[in-house]
Amino acid sequence: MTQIRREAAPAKLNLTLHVTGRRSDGYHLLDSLVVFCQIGDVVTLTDGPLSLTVTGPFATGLAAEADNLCLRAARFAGREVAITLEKNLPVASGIGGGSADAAAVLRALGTSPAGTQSLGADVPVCMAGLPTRMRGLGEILDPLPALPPLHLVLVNPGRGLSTPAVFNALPRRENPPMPDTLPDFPDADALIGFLRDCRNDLEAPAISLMPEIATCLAALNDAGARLTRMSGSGATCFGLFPDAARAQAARTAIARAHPSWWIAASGLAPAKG
Ligand SMILES: C[C@@](CO)(OP(=O)(O)O)[C@H](O)COP(=O)(O)OP(=O)(O)OC[C@H]1O[C@@H](n2ccc(N)nc2=O)[C@H](O)[C@@H]1O
Ligand SMILES: Nc1ncnc2c1ncn2[C@@H]1O[C@H](COP(=O)(O)OP(=O)(O)O)[C@@H](O)[C@H]1O
Repeated sequence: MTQIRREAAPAKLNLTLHVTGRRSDGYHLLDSLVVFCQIGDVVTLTDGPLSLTVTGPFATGLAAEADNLCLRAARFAGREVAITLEKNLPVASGIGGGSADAAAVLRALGTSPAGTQSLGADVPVCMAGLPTRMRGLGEILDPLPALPPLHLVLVNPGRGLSTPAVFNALPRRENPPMPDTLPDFPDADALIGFLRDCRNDLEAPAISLMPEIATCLAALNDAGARLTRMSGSGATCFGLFPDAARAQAARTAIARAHPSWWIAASGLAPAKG
């Protein structure tokens, strides 16, 4: 078998997620600062026929079914490939697992991003894989200048959360966007100061469906995070720590107190040329 390509599928993080409206078809208008982590899934593609094998710590949460986003991505590209997905990220967790995997398959196949939002609202931004302001349903993408290094800890309480259920639980669908023009972020202090004035509008509705999310946020705060927030439609939460050593120490302390949670420390994915 000829190996075509091994491609990282970095975890996506919504540092902010403002829900600014809803269209008549039920989809929501978003304004979000999206970044990517150094951790993630990995896809490996070899010559076809089309197939999927899932390995890794979260393989059992995900059958290699026909509607798996890796297979849908290969069909979208019109390519017969055998895909191995190393599933390192929890499933249905607000960090773009399926969309990140689909984007990695498409990148490996050299597919253009045009039309890829039909696979999922998050697929175009995951194809870019760079810090981005994402608007519309996810199709309006404005790349951001390089961000300062961030020291993140990601925490998931171990249960999946349905994205449509969280959007449905939103009490108010028209909320203020981020400022028209984003400031410069010369260092982490500037970025964190800006983020404090922003929101994830899906956080409260997600907590109403899964109260453990509030426990995750409290654990990150107690471990010394400078800012905590939920990503996407949850349930994964992140904390921003002053340096890598304090992020690792927080990861260790939270893991000791909550052995059943998924916890990872990560920096931002390096900018790609
Ligand atoms: C909420 C976000 C924020 O980045 O992240 P996740 O929680 O999925 O990681 C994304 O917009 C999710 O993107 P993705 O997971 O690709 O969404 P899709 O499969 O297209 O849609 C799943 C469901 O989410 C809702 N949805 C999604 C995107 C959007 N702009 N408005 C919506 O209302 C719809 O109910 C839709 O049926
Ligand atoms: N490769 C994939 N990885 C994760 N989930 C997938 C994948 N393909 C299909 N799905 C389906 O998509 C749903 C949303 O999962 P995921 O994309 O991880 O959520 P989120 O975008 O909230 O992180 C899951 O319930 C799962 O059934």
